[in-house]
Amino acid sequence: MNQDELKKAAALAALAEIEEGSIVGVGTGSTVNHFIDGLAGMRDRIRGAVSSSEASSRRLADHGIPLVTLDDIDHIPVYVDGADEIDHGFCMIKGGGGALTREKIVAAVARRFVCICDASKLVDTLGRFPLPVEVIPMARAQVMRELTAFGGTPKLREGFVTDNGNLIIDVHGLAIDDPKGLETRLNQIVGIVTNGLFAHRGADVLLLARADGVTRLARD
Ligand SMILES: O=C[C@H](O)[C@H](O)[C@H](O)COP(=O)(O)O
Repeated sequence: MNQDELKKAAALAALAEIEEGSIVGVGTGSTVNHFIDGLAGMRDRIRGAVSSSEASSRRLADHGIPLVTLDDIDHIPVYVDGADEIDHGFCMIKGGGGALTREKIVAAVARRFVCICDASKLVDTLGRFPLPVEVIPMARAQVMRELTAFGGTPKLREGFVTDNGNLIIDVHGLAIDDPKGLETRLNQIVGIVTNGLFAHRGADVLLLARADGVTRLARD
């Protein structure tokens, strides 16, 4: 099985996590695209979806799945999303596709976060994947200076603008031995909208695809 087939296997396994008649939280990315395509098959058994990006909204709409906004609801039972890295405590790096802010917002109202990944995403220590941060454009230079003080090398994602009209800076070379602490400290930097550490709100369930099948792991 190639990596995309593994992503699809994890994504389709997540369909079993969806409650009949519910509103589904939907993440962003190539793994989630498989989930959306699978969700189309149970379109008549859900009330709709809350989307975390313009790209996912378009794909959901193409499948005729009704879009619901957070103005209309106060929680969702399940949020399904991929990750760029996930550790054994279910903390994640996300934002490789630049959708981290809306993903964090939708995840915050979910009772359960179901992470769908191929096995290459599971790591002992987060940080080999550059940590994305979403930044207000006018704060770019000062945020880059502050990020350097954290020991990483910040690089602007050239030519990329988020769905919110902001920039992404990818921080390379961070050894993240305290994901919750780093998430908190990065949140203190003025000009950063969101950082890609999902540690305080990590995953609750991990559906991990390997060549011999999908394993369901739940956080204690
Ligand atoms: O901004 C993008 C998201 O955080 C994605 O969930 C993450 O980048 C994983 O994407 P993929 O499923 O394409 O590997």
